[in-house]
Amino acid sequence: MKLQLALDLVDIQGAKALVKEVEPFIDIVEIGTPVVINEGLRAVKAIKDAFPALTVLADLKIMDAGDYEVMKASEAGADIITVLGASNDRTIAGAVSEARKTNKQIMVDMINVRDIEGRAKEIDALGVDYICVHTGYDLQAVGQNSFEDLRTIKRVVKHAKVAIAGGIKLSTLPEVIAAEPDLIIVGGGITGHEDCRAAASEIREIIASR
Ligand SMILES: O=C(CO)[C@H](O)[C@H](O)COP(=O)(O)O
Repeated sequence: MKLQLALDLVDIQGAKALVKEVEPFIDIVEIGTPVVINEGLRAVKAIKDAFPALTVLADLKIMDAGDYEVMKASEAGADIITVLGASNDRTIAGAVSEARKTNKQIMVDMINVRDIEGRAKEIDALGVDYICVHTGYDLQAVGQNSFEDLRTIKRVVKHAKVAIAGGIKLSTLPEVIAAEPDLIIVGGGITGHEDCRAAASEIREIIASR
């Protein structure tokens, strides 16, 4: 079970400083959608250049032109790129095919997909690397989470690794771990802490002792 740190509310300098603190405890660092909107793909390049040993995920949430956008993120140094589950199968297939050329990986974000079970089966058949259930900020704000969706994809996904994101913190970690995802994505649960290093270390320890 791997741990991904999501960086959403920082600039490039802030991202570097945070990663420096928590690097020993994380497997993947995510350059979040707001960071890419603010800083462009050079944020991905800056983090990959500074931390070449870390796997870097570019959270582009691609909705169209999957092949082209994956190519650009790959050129910037991303190891994993996200595509939306709500996008067309052609977009996802194009993203996968482009990623294969340079040994990169595709994560499909199921945010706002209504039929999680049916769509996860279809997406699994497209050969993606990860399928991620995700409750975004707007639905976290009204108390929603993706724990039930995680159990659903664990049941139906046969090939891809499964991941979960959205408001995960120390108090909800045990329920998440019990469902045995391959990857847990934590943003505010680490970056919102006064002591980010301690929070990341504790989360890593709990995951390791599962
Ligand atoms: O993709 C995102 C928002 O769309 C976030 O990166 C993801 O939700 C993880 O962050 P947090 O743990 O703070 O919810």
